[in-house]
Amino acid sequence: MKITSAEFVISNSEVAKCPDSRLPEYAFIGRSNVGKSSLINMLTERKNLAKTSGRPGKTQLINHFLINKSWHLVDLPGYGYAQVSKSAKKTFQKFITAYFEKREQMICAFVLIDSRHKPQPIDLEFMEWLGEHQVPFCIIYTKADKLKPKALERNINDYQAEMLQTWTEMPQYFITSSSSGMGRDEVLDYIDRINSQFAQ
Ligand SMILES: Nc1nc2c(ncn2[C@@H]2O[C@H](COP(=O)(O)OP(=O)(O)OP(=O)(O)O)[C@@H](O)[C@H]2O)c(=O)[nH]1
Ligand SMILES: [Mg+2]
Repeated sequence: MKITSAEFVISNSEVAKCPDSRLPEYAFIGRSNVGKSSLINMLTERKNLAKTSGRPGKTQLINHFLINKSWHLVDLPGYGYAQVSKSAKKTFQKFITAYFEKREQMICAFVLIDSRHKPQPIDLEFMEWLGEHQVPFCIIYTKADKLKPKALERNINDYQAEMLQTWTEMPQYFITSSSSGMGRDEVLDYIDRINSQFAQ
């Protein structure tokens, strides 16, 4: 898919104030600093469309971007920045959960996972939460440029093995690097395919 236009629409913390449109939308979610905002810039080939930072906790609101005047990309704040203790399991920021519960036009979430790390309970718990709430999602393993191919493969296999314990059907996954552009065509083609089904 060719990106012909990408515009910031609105930021807010209230799902009710998100754009009042029926356009299909795709939300990027994952731990703070995993590279959600950078991936939005990489996909759209716009350097500063979404604000990025080396420090976790940069994105604080729900940010809508209108792409090709026909669908939305949504940048969300990260979870897991304020260390979630075991007893506080499954307590993700309130408006993130409200967004996924209420936003009907959100047709596929992309859960971003830092490919450098071994499986993290908070990522597995978040995907379980999405499953319990019937939210469709795929996985994106980010920052692939930071690892040697063997280590990357090992970490992804470890995540997949963990997920097999909960899921009978494995979600689709992609491997990306916002610095090299790896995975760009695959993610955009996937979105394009869903968009055309949505339009029928
Ligand atoms: N090497 C490399 N660095 C990346 C990649 N993606 C993001 N980064 C870096 O990781 C840091 C965090 O990136 P962001 O895109 O701001 O992460 P985020 O998930 O939006 O973070 P929050 O908004 O705080 O939740 C920045 O310093 C980016 O430059 C990547 O694919 N490769
Ligand atoms: Mg961000």
